[in-house]
Amino acid sequence: MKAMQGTFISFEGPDGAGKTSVLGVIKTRLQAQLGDDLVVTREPGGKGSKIAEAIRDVVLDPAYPDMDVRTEALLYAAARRQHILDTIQPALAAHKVVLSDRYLDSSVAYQGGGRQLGVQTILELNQFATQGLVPDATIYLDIDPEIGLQRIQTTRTDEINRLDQEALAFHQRVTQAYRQLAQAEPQRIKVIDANQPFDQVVAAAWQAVEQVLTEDK
Ligand SMILES: Nc1ncnc2c1ncn2[C@@H]1O[C@H](COP(=O)(O)OP(=O)(O)OP(=O)(O)O)[C@@H](O)[C@H]1O
Ligand SMILES: Cc1cn([C@H]2C[C@H](O)[C@@H](COP(=O)(O)O)O2)c(=O)[nH]c1=O
Repeated sequence: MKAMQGTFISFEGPDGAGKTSVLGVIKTRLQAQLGDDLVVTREPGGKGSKIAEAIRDVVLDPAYPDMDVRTEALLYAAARRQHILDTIQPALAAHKVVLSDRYLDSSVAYQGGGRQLGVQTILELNQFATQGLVPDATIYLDIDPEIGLQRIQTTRTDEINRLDQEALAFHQRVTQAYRQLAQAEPQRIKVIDANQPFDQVVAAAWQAVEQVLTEDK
């Protein structure tokens, strides 16, 4: 099922790819055009979703290094369920544009690939949570995991979360899973080389978003 009324675009990529920074620029530009018809949100958690944000606090907390990988997958799916109900569906029903910093593909890449639970298992688990809600388009910022992790360690000022602390091999599996997804769904997933300088990444992402919004009208 595609988003029925509004337009739903997710931003995906490994840690440190630049999603949040790029989305910040795109939000400012789009807000000038769309005003209240633009909703920018994120996962895990979600704008205006207290329950999803509370799950975020638990699932990302470095105080829980022993969290079981299936517990982790269930928590991400549970947060997503609540995020859809509280934030995404109401906005789409009101014909708004929803931009989400991460969505379902993150679970496929991190829990399916990184945690090695398997893509099919994660898709089935999330079918229950999403009831088939798939973004109209996904902007995937592709980066070598070594570079993404280096960016986080050297330049980021906010805290390092539980998954950021995983070994390089975990992040390599995440990137591999993202790349496989992008190959399997070229229509939905627009790949952008996030190894480029920031302004070039923004320009490519902006072009992709504009194209999706124009096609949709
Ligand atoms: N193209 C770029 N070149 C160099 N540095 C960048 C680039 N894009 C982002 N950065 C820097 O890399 C760091 C991580 O960026 P950002 O937080 O936007 O990534 P992210 O994909 O949202 O990461 P995460 O998923 O881990 O939250 C920031 O310090 C940001 O300024
Ligand atoms: C939605 C989602 C996220 N993750 C991981 C990916 C990141 O390491 C963190 C979120 O941190 P961010 O700084 O807000 O990007 O959670 C995941 O493993 N599975 C998911 O479904």
